[in-house]
Amino acid sequence: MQLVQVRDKQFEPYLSEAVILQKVKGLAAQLNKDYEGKKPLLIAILNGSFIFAADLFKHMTIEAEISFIKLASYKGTRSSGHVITAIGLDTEVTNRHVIVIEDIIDTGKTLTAFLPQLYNQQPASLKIAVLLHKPEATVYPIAIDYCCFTIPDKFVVGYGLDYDGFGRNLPAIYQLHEEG
Ligand SMILES: O=P(O)(O)OC[C@H]1O[C@H](OP(=O)(O)OP(=O)(O)O)[C@H](O)[C@@H]1O
Ligand SMILES: Nc1nc2[nH]cnc2c(=O)[nH]1
Repeated sequence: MQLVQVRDKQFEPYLSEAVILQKVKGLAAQLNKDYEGKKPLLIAILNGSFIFAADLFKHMTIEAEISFIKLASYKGTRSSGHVITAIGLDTEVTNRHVIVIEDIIDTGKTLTAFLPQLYNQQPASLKIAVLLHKPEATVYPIAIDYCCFTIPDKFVVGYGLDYDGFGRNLPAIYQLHEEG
């Protein structure tokens, strides 16, 4: 097994680039069908979702817009419990068909804090699309409309996801390697 080192930890291969891309293309095809004629607004949550959002959006062929918002809730491998909006939305959400794009739902804390802010702006519809979901770790349940992969409760890096700021540029997804 080819382990990769990110900062002080080792990670093992989990989802290959090809497997991820196949799922992301499948999701794009589904969204093309579900949102035909609706001119959806994708709202991608930075930083982690930037690669997922780019790959997904590239494969959407319908008329659609994308905007980015930055929140922060994690330090290292544990949640710090604070969710802060650092970059606001610059696109009007009211009466739009909104799709929130997240790289991962872990505890669910981030989206639980952020979604009411979007609902307040009265979108025509609001759906959630995530690359990864850890159901065993979720303490704040979120109704997920589109999910590429359900994964175990293990810390992952790559394809936009970081460990302590690094590893986002790994093209595949890796799981924390536990020795023993
Ligand atoms: O469901 P939760 O337990 O709230 O975890 C999910 C959130 O954690 C990660 O963001 P992070 O705060 O690490 O910021 P980043 O996207 O900039 O890496 C990820 O991108 C999600 O937004
Ligand atoms: N990189 C990374 N960020 C997260 N944020 C919440 N869970 C995770 C995870 O497993 N990996």
